[in-house]
Amino acid sequence: MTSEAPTETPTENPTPSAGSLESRITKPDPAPAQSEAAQGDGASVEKGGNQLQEPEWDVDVKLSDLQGDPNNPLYSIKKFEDLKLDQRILQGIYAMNFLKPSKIQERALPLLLLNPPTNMIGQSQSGTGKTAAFVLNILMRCDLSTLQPQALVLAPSRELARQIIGVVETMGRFLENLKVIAGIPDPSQRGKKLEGQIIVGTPGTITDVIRRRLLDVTNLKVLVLDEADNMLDQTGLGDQCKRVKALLPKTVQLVLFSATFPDHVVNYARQFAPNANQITLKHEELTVEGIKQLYLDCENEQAKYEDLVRFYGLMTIASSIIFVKTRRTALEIEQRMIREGHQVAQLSGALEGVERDVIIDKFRKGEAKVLITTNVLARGIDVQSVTMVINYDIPEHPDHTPDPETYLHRIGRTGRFGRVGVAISFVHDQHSWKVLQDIGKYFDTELMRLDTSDWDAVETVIKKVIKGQRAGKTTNEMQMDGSSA
Ligand SMILES: Nc1ncnc2c1ncn2[C@@H]1O[C@H](COP(=O)(O)OP(=O)(O)OP(=O)(O)O)[C@@H](O)[C@H]1O
Repeated sequence: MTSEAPTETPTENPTPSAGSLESRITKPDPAPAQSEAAQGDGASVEKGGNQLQEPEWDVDVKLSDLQGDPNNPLYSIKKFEDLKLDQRILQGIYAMNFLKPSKIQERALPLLLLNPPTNMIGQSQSGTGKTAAFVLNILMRCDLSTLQPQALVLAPSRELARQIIGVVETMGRFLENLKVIAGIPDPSQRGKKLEGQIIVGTPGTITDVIRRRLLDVTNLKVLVLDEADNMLDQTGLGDQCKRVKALLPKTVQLVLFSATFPDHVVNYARQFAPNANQITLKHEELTVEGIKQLYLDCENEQAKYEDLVRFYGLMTIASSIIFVKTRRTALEIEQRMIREGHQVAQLSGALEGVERDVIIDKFRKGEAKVLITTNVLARGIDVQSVTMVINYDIPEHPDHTPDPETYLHRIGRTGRFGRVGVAISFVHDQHSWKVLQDIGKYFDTELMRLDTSDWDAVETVIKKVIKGQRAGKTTNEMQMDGSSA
């Protein structure tokens, strides 16, 4: 059975053709600090030589500092003990090594736990702990003396649904009789009833099991849409979510969470979850400070392949994700990098569900260091060792306009909960450069340029970026004081 994840580019359009020299020279000059970086000594670095060491990327998080800074999304005044949680759930939280709630957890939980239950639309930056916020609410609301389904969580991909199940099970490990059931495509479960207090699945399968009366919804109390903007916006998915909601008791608490709620989805979200308490971000709060954003300036589309392989020859990175536009590109890059001796894996909607599970589990365990994927994994996936995200293809809508939301979610696969991370976007022609510039403008972020004519300089710049991160400087500050080179 293939993926139901709708976030993936549906057609296998090849990436736009290579840019002409003319298109490249119309780009503005790089900023002075960047030019300096780009000059270097002209020596190229061969694969395997002069590698950065892993510790460069494994920067310890000083969570206590971040959680004590009122401007940080991880900040809270309260402790978990103040949030009126069941003692066994608190034990689960401590077993996960959570010290204090994040801002979204501190703000959302008291509202989510209100009785009578109130709907919620919750927004906070990627990697700030939204999952725990909605999972704690669910755990608090379930009656574990029965196996009747009481909470339903919908996610856009099977990988995210499986990940959420892991969080529920870990957080609820001290709760006796807790049973969490997956509602994702699985031939071995065909025709079986879904019996457990918490069901986590993808909309297609859940619609199917409700229709076949394999999921009894009569006692459902909570419906959560994770990545809600995506779930409501996608043709097909939005309809399925609406249909699922229509089949549930009218009293169900509706909980919508995401890092992004673009304007055109907000009204729809409010209709879907009427009278919801809303926790939203200002536009300027969307980006995560710990993620440094750069771009690699490639000569043309063919050179982009060479540059990617060269880049990985130069750097030793704990774990990284390469995002591409099409399944075909994912496969091509995988084969090529394997030939070059890299430990890579590739995951797209073209693969069967079980194959996908094996691949993502391998990546989580660190058995594959590089994951090449499409937008199918752009949202929600939490692998803390991911220190770098590569946008091999810049995210755009089917009409080739910039897709800033997908960009934000993709780069948010690194820099989780206060960790640092680097996001590098590859541009190879006028169009890709313009799309990236527009995304940068949208978030009011200046992206630092890396010049592929000097790989020594690329290495130097990245080392400096990491050093700057340790010193707590922003990319803009590093550019302004010239410390980028
Ligand atoms: N209070 C906490 N203290 C420490 N770590 C936490 C806390 N809450 C969550 N985390 C960890 O932070 C990471 C990110 O959490 P989560 O995946 O829920 O983020 P998110 O906000 O849902 O991100 P995204 O928008 O990308 O889906 C996870 O590894 C989680 O275990």
